[in-house]
Amino acid sequence: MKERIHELQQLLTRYNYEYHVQDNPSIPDTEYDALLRELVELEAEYPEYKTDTSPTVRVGGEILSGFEKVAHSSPMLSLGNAFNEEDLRAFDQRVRQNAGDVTYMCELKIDGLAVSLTYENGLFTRGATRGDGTVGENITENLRTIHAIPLTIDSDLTFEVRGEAYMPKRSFINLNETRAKEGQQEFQNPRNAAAGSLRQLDPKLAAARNLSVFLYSVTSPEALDTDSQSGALDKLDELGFKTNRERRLMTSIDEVIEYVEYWTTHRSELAYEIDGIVIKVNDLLTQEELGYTVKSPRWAIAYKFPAEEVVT
Ligand SMILES: NC(=O)c1cnc(N)c2cc(Br)sc12
Repeated sequence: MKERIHELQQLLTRYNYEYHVQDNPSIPDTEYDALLRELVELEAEYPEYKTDTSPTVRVGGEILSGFEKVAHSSPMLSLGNAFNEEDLRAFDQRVRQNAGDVTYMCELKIDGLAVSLTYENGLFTRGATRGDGTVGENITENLRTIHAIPLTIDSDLTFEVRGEAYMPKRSFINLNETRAKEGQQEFQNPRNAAAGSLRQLDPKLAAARNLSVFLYSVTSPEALDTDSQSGALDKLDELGFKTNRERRLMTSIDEVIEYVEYWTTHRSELAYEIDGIVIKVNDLLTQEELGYTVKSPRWAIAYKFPAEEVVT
């Protein structure tokens, strides 16, 4: 019986990864649900084999009375903004003046909630909100309910990975339809809905909100043995994290501007909301050389899309 339980735990972890991280399930939902039911029953019968990283324990037990404050290992920074082509060219000028020729990593700016995930010896041990950038709130139990967040990774690494938790557009529409039917206040946008979901003190409520996540940075790139942002993202993929596949390396600001123009008109086709494009110097050593201003990196900028005119 132990073998069957262990086999199911591994199978379901794999299927969960295919469905929630790769968006590419290899079995129908009905089969996944049947296997999950079998594992829940077996773990209830043989609790000694129920590990706290089993795919059945994503929704925690007790309802919290509040969130404890947690200090980040390093500040979660905000980005300087660019609003037009001129701002982007000025950013590029400043970078090239100080660092010479650079390659840029362009990534979609996800309109969600910044989160920090800590893994110790390959186990997900803590999740926190950005807070004021230095101190955030411990929302581990709620983040464990996000299926795109692995509870264990196939490595004994200890490091912190950061990203954006978000609510897909489809989940947002369904949630507001339900709230309207129940006479509850609808959420203004997916970002507020994601924030409201992660602020729930009862993990069961967060679990019902179908949140997802895109991860985009690590606090100790040396732990991942990489010297570039693109390398860090590829390593996160290898470790089983969900990253955004629309990222592109660019060798000129003209290419960056083309990419920004493309997503300005095509972002409505995405399954999630974005509010801009993040442009980063790709080489990590060059990032360190360029350093930081009081509140944000000199090696990155966030291009913000113009506010969409409300279609009345
Ligand atoms: N890919 C990225 O770096 C990224 C994506 N989406 C976001 N909302 C943010 C915010 C910061 Br700060 S970085 C970043």
